[in-house]
This record gives sequence, C-alpha cells and structure tokens, in this order.
Amino acid sequence: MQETMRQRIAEGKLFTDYCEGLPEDRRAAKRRMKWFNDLEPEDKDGRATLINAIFGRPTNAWIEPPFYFCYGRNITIGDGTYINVNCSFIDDGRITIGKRVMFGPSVNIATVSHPINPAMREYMFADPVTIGDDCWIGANVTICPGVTIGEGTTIGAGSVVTHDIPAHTVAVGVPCRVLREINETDMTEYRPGMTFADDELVQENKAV
Ligand SMILES: CC(=O)SCCNC(=O)CCNC(=O)[C@H](O)C(C)(C)COP(=O)(O)OP(=O)(O)OC[C@H]1O[C@@H](n2cnc3c(N)ncnc32)[C@H](O)[C@@H]1OP(=O)(O)O
Repeated sequence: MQETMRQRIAEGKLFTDYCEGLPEDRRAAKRRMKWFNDLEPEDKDGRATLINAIFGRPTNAWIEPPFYFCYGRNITIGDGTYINVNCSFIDDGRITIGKRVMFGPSVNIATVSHPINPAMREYMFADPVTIGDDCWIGANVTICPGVTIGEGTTIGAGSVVTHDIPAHTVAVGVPCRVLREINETDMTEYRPGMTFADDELVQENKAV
C-alpha cells in the first residue's frame, strides 16, 4: 500500500488505527485528557496550558471537564467558544469549530463511521465536521460524520444532526431539520414581549 494510514483517513478511505504511531498519539492524548479532567477548579493556569497542549495550538476557549476526545490535535476551536460538561468529540477526522460557539452539556461529535457490513466492522472511515461562528448547540445533541452547520445557527436540545444545516436557522429533532430562519424578532426579543432594549441587565452591561 503506497499511502500512509494518515493520508487514507484524510481522504475518507477505510483505515485502521493501530499502526504508524496512531496508538501512541491516542495514548498521549488520553494522558492530557486525564490531566485536564483532574484539574482543580481554581487552577486557571494549568487549564490554559493544557488546553493549548490538547489542541496543539493556542486556543482561547472555555471547556468544562469532563471533556473527551480521541486525539485532540484534529480539533480546531475558535476564540470565545464555550463547551459545557461531558462533551465527547471523536476526532479521527477533522473537527473545525468557529468563534463564540456555545455547546450545551453532553454533545457528541462523531467524525468516524464503521461499515454497515458486520464482517468489515473493524475498519473505519472518517468525514470532517464543521460548525460555523456563533452557533449554539443545545444539550445532548449528536452531530454525525460529514456535517457542516452554518454560522449563527441554533441546534435544539436532543437533536441528531445527520445532514448539513444552513446558516442563521433554528433546527431541531431526530433527524435534525430546519424549524425556521432566525428573524428580526429574535434580534429584539428573547421571549414574547420581553425585549433586550428594556432589560436592565443589558442596559447596565452596555453602560460599562
Ligand atoms: C451552554 C449551554 O447551552 S447550557 C444550556 C443548554 N440548553 C439547551 O440545550 C436548550 C436548547 N433549546 C431548545 O432546544 C429550544 O427548544 C429552542 C432554542 C430550539 C427553541 O427554539 P424556538 O424557535 O423558540 O422554538 P419553539 O420553542 O417556539 O418551538 C417550536 C416547535 O419546535 C419544537 N421544539 C423546540 N425545541 C425542540 C427540540 N429541541 N427538539 C424537538 N422539537 C423541538 C416545539 O415543541 C415546538 O413544536 P410544537 O409547536 O409542535 O409544540
């Protein structure tokens, strides 16, 4: 075989993951994951150092432990993103997350599939997942391989996202479908009759 396993993963071809340093990479990632998940809540410096080490680049995101991943180095997270507790990112394929994305608790992102054919189940193939800037991913969402979610979109709690979801929409359900586009009322009200403009907290923060 001429290609390396890492090339095959990137090209969406069948792969196995017990060769070419992949097990060693996963073991090192598990070590960083354990350190991160065992950090004392007060240890802000340790948290920042480990987040950069997990993703292999400077990353300005807030991640609540426990947080689970396979490699970490295949995940890119934009500035200001927040990841709530118990999220699990299966990153054999690439996961690209934009800026200011909010994740509710227990979100699963899976980039890996196994063949439906049971005799071939030991093999895997991967498709990247991309989440645009300013998305909100509700609690207990599962995002399947190959999905792109456009910027600004909200995915409702408990959804299973099997297809791409366009930008600036609210999408919900199993399978996840667009419920509606984000509209002018969303820009001015957070619930019927309750506006941002009239809210004391928003006013106070604006004044600062
Ligand atoms: C960092 C953190 O995020 S921590 C907080 C975590 N919080 C969450 O996960 C909450 C996520 N919020 C939701 O899922 C909300 O239901 C939202 C944002 C999708 C609601 O969006 P809205 O556009 O206001 O929808 P609305 O409440 O008007 O409901 C419209 C329809 O969609 C349905 N619906 C709303 N949410 C969902 C959902 N998650 N799954 C399936 N159907 C849903 C409603 O039941 C309703 O259908 P009906 O008219 O037949 O009853």
